[in-house]
Amino acid sequence: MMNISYVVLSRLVHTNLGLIVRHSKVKLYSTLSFRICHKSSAIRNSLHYACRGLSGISDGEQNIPGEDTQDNSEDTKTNGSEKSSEKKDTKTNGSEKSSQIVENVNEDIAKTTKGSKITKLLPEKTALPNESDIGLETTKVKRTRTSKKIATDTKEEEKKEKKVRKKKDSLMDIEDFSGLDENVKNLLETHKLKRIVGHTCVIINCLKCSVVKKPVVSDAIYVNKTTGYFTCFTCKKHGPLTALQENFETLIKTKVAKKNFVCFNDKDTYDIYDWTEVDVKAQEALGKGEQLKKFKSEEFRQIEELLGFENIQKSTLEKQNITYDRERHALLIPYRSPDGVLIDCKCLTPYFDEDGEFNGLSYSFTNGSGQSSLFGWRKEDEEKKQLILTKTEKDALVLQQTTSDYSVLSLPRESNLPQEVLPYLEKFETVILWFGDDMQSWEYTIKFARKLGEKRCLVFRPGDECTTPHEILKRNLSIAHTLSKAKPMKNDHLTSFEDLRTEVKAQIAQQELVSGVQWRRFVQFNNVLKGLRPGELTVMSGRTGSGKTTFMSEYSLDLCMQGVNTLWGSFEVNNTRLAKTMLIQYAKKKLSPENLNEFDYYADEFQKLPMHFMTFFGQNDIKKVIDTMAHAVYIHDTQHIIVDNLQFMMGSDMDVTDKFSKQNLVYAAFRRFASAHNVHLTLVIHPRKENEDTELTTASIFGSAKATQEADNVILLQTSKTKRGGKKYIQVTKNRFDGELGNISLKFDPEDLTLSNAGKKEKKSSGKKISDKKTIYTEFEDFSDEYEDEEEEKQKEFIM
Ligand SMILES: Nc1ncnc2c1ncn2[C@@H]1O[C@H](COP(=O)(O)OP(=O)(O)OP(=O)(O)O)[C@@H](O)[C@H]1O
Repeated sequence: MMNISYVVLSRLVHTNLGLIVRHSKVKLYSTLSFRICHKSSAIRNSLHYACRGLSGISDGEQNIPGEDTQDNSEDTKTNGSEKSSEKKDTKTNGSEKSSQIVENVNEDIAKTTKGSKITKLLPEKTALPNESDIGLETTKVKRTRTSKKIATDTKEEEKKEKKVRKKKDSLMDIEDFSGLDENVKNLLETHKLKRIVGHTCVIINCLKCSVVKKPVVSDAIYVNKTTGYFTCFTCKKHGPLTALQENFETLIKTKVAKKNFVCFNDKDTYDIYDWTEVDVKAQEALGKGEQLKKFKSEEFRQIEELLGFENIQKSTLEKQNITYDRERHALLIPYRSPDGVLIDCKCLTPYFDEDGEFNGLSYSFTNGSGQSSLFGWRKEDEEKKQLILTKTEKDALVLQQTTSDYSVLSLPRESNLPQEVLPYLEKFETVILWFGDDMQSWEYTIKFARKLGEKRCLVFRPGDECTTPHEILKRNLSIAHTLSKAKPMKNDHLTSFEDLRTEVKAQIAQQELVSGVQWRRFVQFNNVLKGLRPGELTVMSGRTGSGKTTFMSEYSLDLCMQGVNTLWGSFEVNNTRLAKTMLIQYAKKKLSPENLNEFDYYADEFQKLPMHFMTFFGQNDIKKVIDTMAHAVYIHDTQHIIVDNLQFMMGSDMDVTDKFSKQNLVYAAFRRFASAHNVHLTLVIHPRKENEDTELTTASIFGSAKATQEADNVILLQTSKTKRGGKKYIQVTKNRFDGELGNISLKFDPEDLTLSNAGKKEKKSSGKKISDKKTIYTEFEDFSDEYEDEEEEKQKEFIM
């Protein structure tokens, strides 16, 4: 085995994955708890099925370069004997064989011309050699030849076939690598690993455990094609690619016998997790509930009603070991690893509106926003090849109760499909995404189908009248009938109005959902921008020091608190300072050394938000930034990205003309990203240097007109001079969604750094409306200037 080069290693160390930090509790296991588990037959079985289930891949058909010598010789022997018997056959049974050859060739012609897979390992998109290359023209002529002639030509044909196979193999080698992350590619190339390319992962052998030549066995490692995140099916360890790469390197260099080598010994360096031990906290949390069998029918009916679980039988919940906490009126739902190890507990409680009416369920996880699995794994589903993925546990339970042909799982949070579970979903040939027929469900459907591999996904489109499984059950409609209406997720670039029709109808019918996620703190934005919509680009500008970051921080926090998966790229302000501002805005109170005891409470709550930060600072390459954003979208299903700010990201080491043209390229890249990934991107850009006394306009934004042309929305943080100082407000100068423009008032509170005024009594409001009908601007007395110095002092005071 060769040693990894420095270049490869440094590239791996700088993997994009490492550039994303999760603002959440990281669970690290002690060295002692890190153990290699035995290959139980259950695991072997599940792996066997996991691997066998890969579409287009079967156990016996791997012909991959880089096999070890022993394996090769075995193969050669087998091939050799097969060939000699083939020749013998040809001699003894010439005509029969000849027609068979012609048939086989014809089959190949049909396959080649249709563009379908030639070998099972050959991915569908593989560029096939042209017909003359593989001798198809010759073979067509052969049809008219006599059997004797064919027998004589067999040798030549075999030679040709061999040549073609060789060519195909080299093509396959290239194509197998297509779409793979560079670092994953390097891993495969460096170690000449045998591999199978699955829907979401590349499956390879572990260099330590591997005793057989094919990776379709119990010691396979699944490496995510996009992120490189790996899962070892033998020891159940999972973590970043860098850890796997380093582990292989150490293993190669070690003088210890392979069987005594301890994998990931320095695991504390990386975020290595395993799913081999029951999580004690989750077990305790689950234990707070009583088993459902203790509840009499009438009592259970009341629970059902309280939580909106009507028509779901007690036995269905019992099978998943769900318990009920009488005190909190909460259902306690165990979250297990795919092998049944308890790793988290979800607490579902009902919430009611002001009139005491049931208004939905709220939830929390014992392990906060740490890694989570899917709900609903069942031992009896091990051999099933069809999966239905639902949004909620309630829907998963309904389908487990009413169907038998499917494995049914649900997402931990409606908007998140954890990458840790993807290897366990490889075995499914078909995945039906049943989230509902509204616009938001469609947004999730698109996102998750991409993640799972669109070709195997069946989906419901908005307006398909599929609603949710629980609704179907309550209305006494047929679940099977609805399931039969799921259609393949198309993956081509053409569509017709017929295909778009239901979507257009749903957009008209569901105006509210199409408008996007609504603000709760900045409610005035709902009147102007209507909401935060996926796939849009917002450009935000304001003068130096006017409060852009402070505003963007609260603006994004507001949405994140409603479950919008958010990613921050702060190129000017460091992440600690930004997180501090955001935490204070979240707590809506000043946090200082005097009340440091409250820090943990707010920090714990804040940590549960789906908020991530990129670790870039200062000038950075746009490609690196875009790659990291793409990784975040894949891993965390990011919906809103904030880049603050463009000038800092691009740096200042270029002249103005260069700057303009580079900036145009950057805009275009961001625009494409927002559309391609269906995320909302907010880009903060400084204005040109202009007279401080005049208000900013769209034309004040630095760069050419491209920025505002590319943007769907343009918002400006304005400061208007008054007798008492400056008044801050947001002016919406472009809104592609419905053209509504207007101003949104802000009021800075130096105590909690908020600008939203949410939930506070206005000190004084003139209620005076600016004449323009489209303007919804209420003047507030502004104290910000008075507070500026004081606030600076306070900021210094606050030490985290
Ligand atoms: N409306 C406001 N009134 C007074 N002070 C404010 C206001 N908004 C923010 N601040 C304070 O002003 C300082 C600068 O704010 P911030 O960093 O958000 O400005 P910025 O526009 O992003 O700056 P830059 O142009 O350097 O990027 C911070 O200390 C912040 O707390």
